Amino acid sequence: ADPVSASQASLPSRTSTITGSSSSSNHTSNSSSNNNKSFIPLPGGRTVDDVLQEKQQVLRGGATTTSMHDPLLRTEYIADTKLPTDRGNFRMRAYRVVGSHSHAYRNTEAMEPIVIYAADKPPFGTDNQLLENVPVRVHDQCLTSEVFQSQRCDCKEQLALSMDYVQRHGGAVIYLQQEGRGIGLANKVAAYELQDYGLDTVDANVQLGFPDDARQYGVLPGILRDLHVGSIRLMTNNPRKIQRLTALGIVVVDTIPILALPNRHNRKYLQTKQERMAHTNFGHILSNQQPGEEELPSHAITYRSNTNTNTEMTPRRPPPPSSSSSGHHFGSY
Ligand SMILES: Nc1nc2c(ncn2[C@@H]2O[C@H](COP(=O)(O)OP(=O)(O)OP(=O)(O)O)[C@@H](O)[C@H]2O)c(=O)[nH]1
Repeated sequence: ADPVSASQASLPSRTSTITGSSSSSNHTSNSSSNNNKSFIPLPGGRTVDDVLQEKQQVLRGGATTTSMHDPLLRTEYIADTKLPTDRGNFRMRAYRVVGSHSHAYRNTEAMEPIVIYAADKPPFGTDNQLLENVPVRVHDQCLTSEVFQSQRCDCKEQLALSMDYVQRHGGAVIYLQQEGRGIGLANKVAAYELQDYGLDTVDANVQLGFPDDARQYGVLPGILRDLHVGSIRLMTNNPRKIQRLTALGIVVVDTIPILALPNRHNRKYLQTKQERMAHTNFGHILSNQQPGEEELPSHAITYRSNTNTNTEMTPRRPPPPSSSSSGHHFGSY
């Protein structure tokens, strides 16, 4: 079963009059019940509905689909360059969705996926031999955390953990600019504002007229094909991500749990991921225990240890430029 559907099915039937999404949205907040005026007491005698009314004028865009299958998007290779970072020497490889400049996409930046990989461990197979079991983190943009160092979520920590893992063991971080689980930055800030009033991250999205998770992964098959990667070990705790990638034909042979320590600002957020979005592996960290060997697989990436070498991947040198990925230049540092 699609875990998204499962979590949405259990959502309260409150609805907002807001439709920040397009009319074709099939999000699940379709009840006409509107008697939640006293749902959360807000400062100044306002209600959540009052806040939502204010937002109605300004919310725009964001992906809206909750359909089971993401449309496949064809990407073209654009460039590959060195990326020295505080976390080691990487390379950064840019793609663009073919034709995206002429489409009426609401979020054009989401049309430019990025792959980063350790400069000395390029995760490339060949035409004749695909690279299998490649550790891959599919990471979605979180500007608030990754740029402004917000503590409201665990995004920057997961990005750092996955970069360290890739630096050490090879593989790739595929970075998709679908901010706010695909609803866009300003809408995420609106969702945060509702969370300031007590809603959780799921209800905030839904009250604004968005799905709890609108992310799509249709660019990934083409990118993995370009890398000549045949199968992946996905760094995630999120069953929805596994389901969506698998539905796209991506072979996920294994998952690698990836866990950051909670802080006092993101504990509820992590609990919501666990309880309402079916994210796994959070049990021990939310109960303030150290993760024991018995609780997590030995290859888990945690705040405690990022030194596991449990990977079957055998990095190869990148293939010569092909028609779909011309112009590689692999300089050394
Ligand atoms: N709408 C919304 N998006 C959020 C919120 N907090 C973080 N995000 C976005 O959530 C995305 C990260 O998704 P998560 O659900 O935290 O984690 P995940 O990547 O699905 O799961 P893992 O692979 O296990 O890390 C990023 O795009 C963030 O911008 C929030 O409160 N509301």
